[in-house]
Amino acid sequence: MLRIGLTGGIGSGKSTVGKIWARKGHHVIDLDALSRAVLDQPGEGLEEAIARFGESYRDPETGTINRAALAELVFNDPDSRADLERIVHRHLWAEVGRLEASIASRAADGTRVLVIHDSPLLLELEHDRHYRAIVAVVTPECERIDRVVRERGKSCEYVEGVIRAQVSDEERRARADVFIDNAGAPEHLDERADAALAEACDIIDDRLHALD
Ligand SMILES: CC(C)(COP(=O)(O)OP(=O)(O)OC[C@H]1O[C@@H](n2cnc3c(N)ncnc32)[C@H](O)[C@@H]1O)[C@@H](O)C(=O)NCCC(=O)NCCS
Ligand SMILES: Nc1ncnc2c1ncn2[C@@H]1O[C@H](COP(=O)(O)OP(=O)(O)OP(=O)(O)O)[C@@H](O)[C@H]1O
Repeated sequence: MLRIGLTGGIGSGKSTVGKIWARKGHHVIDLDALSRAVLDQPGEGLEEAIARFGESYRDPETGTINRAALAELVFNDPDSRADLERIVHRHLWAEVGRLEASIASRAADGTRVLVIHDSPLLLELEHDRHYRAIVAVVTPECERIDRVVRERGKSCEYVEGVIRAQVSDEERRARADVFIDNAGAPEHLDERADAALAEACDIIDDRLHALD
């Protein structure tokens, strides 16, 4: 199985790129979506989070996590964030393993299976070495803030808190292999996403040949 990592900061447009690739038939695993599922449905992960942070973080209507309250805490307190990541990521990676096994079992013998992880924290978690190539979506911070405030109804402070918990675009540029510049309107994003994926596949081929 060959893994490509797709990363980028909050509001950069990485899930939009992931969806473009998925629509074209590529296997894309959305780690943000899987993380949300851990706390948005009854189960072990939810109960572990409530045990760590307290019943006051349970939404009385849904019985699941109060995301806004937990966001307020963890994006202002690195120790709480590290604890939450420890809880959520254990369940998340177990699910990623199940999905990859299912993809591998459906592939024809001897074919090369390409799996893309849409992984917001790939660089923060220092997972670089698990990927044959890394694609980063980069968009100026002010545009990212504007998108999330406008389209998700979040406050500027919320977005800035998340940005502080993530690596800078400068670091993304230093550590990723391929870049998709998503500033401005999303014109021709499909074509640019295709070109970036082709470039990542070429890099993988070169790296595999170098091992021969
Ligand atoms: C704190 C939580 C409850 C806040 O939920 P909320 O609905 O407000 O945000 P959502 O999950 O949609 O994420 C918003 C943005 O924050 C980013 N983000 C989420 N968790 C983190 C984190 N631990 N560090 C840095 N950025 C993060 C996401 O990639 C996204 O860009 C939630 O983000 C969470 O459970 N985070 C821990 C799990 C995690 O690490 N997820 C990232 C995917 S691996
Ligand atoms: N070039 C663009 N111009 C304007 N809006 C865009 C552009 N690209 C994506 N968007 C919109 O910006 C928002 C954020 O995009 P998306 O969800 O793909 O980002 P993300 O990097 O996955 O963010 P997060 O990590 O916060 O989930 C979405 O509402 C999306 O439709």
